[in-house]
Amino acid sequence: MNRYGHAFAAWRAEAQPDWDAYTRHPFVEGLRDGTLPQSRFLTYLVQDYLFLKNFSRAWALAVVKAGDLDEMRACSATVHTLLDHEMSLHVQTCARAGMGPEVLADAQEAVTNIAYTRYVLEAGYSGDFLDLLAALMPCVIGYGEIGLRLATEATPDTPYREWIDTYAGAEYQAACVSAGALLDSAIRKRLGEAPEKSPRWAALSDRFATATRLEVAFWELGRE
Ligand SMILES: Cc1ncc(CO)c(N)n1
Repeated sequence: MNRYGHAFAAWRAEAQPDWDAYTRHPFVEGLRDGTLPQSRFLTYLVQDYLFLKNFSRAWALAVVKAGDLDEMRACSATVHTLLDHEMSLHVQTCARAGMGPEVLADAQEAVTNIAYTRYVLEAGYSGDFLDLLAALMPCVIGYGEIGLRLATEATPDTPYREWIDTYAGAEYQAACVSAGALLDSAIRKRLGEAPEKSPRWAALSDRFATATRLEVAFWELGRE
């Protein structure tokens, strides 16, 4: 068990080398010790803004694919957190660096960004609620894990403190805990009490691992 739930803990363990490549990527270490060049950070942030637009759509699709009102509420709360909380970090940080809303609106999506968001959306279009949740989890909870670690390990004068605080903060952490709880309860409702024995388990774990690999590629964006 893990603060983010059973299924997350199991899939994280099954994807361990990829998970470490994601959450301990050199880009993340550059945020931690402040050595990440600002230009690379801003390139990432503009792409991440575009990412979050599509990612919000994927959570909205989860509202559509949900099975009951509790699931619908949990997914729609995440849409709200993404649109009205997390994305303001991007808008404000870019504005301070001289990049106004028009820069964000005109930015071209990088192919890695297209690959990741369309993979997640497609999991929802062609699959069911569980397929979609499995593809969504590495994104939500991975940043929660990174934020918590960097909150204690970052050098005091890293210029990326605000980014770290967003993901280590109470609002984002609560979103991660509720995403993990939503996943566990959705799995229990559909696959029963021993989900790892279900014939679907391996394919769901595989979706989680694929999204994790797409996260690794996303950190490389500034180098495309
Ligand atoms: C690529 C990516 N993954 C996860 C998050 C967390 O929401 C984010 N902002 N961007």
